[in-house]
Amino acid sequence: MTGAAAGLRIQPERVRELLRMYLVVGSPNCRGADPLHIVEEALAGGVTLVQFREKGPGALTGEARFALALRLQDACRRKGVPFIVNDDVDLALRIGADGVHIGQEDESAGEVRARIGGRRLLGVSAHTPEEARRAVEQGADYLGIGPIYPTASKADARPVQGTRLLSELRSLGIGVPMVGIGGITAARAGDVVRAGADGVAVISAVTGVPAGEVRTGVKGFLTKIREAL
Ligand SMILES: Cc1ncc(COP(=O)(O)OP(=O)(O)O)c(N)n1
Ligand SMILES: Cc1ncsc1CCOP(=O)(O)O
Ligand SMILES: [Mg+2]
Repeated sequence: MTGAAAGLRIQPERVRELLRMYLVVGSPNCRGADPLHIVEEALAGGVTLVQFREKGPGALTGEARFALALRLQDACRRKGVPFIVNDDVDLALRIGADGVHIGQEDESAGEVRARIGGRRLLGVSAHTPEEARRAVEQGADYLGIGPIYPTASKADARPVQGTRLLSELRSLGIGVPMVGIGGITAARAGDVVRAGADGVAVISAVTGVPAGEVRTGVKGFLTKIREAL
């Protein structure tokens, strides 16, 4: 295996718990605030998983991107929260991340699973039952389902689907851990979980509020999620 070693393999039952309150974050989402401070506040509030998604206008590149990934990962390690890299398998391997999240336009799930081995988490975005089944066959540990609601955080997002696909996948007997993403607020989190998600993945509802409100905002999400489980 290339790069730094990952930690112990995360058991499937633990994956559902890790997906409860999943922060997706990059510097372009932090509106001038220090991403490390935002992530530390979100960790203090109780986020269960963090994804480094350094993407979009003004995103860091090269060594600055690498250095930010390491700083955020260190903060997560101090709290025992797994750290996932979006899209970039090389970066994930280089920093010894706990996993990778890919979409349908990225490297295939089977190729990524082969590259990251069995001990790192693999998350795959799916928009249809067929994509969901294929991702699971190719080794996905969890699925990202969305956009559930309108989002301003992804320029090339697919059409909004509401909670329909989550319910459909569960009614088809697809039991893999799933997280909803896209326009999710604390007020909407319960509906997403009741539709079948194990948790919610969020960018702007956490990174787009004043830094002093991040911690209580995350706690508010967790309250709504626990009520809905
Ligand atoms: C948890 C989670 N779910 C879905 C996505 C979206 O991934 P993708 O479709 O590859 O789009 P980008 O995030 O790469 O723009 C995600 N990142 N995380
Ligand atoms: C990465 C991604 N994939 C589908 S929607 C989305 C953006 C989610 O961001 P927000 O929580 O701000 O709507
Ligand atoms: Mg992607």
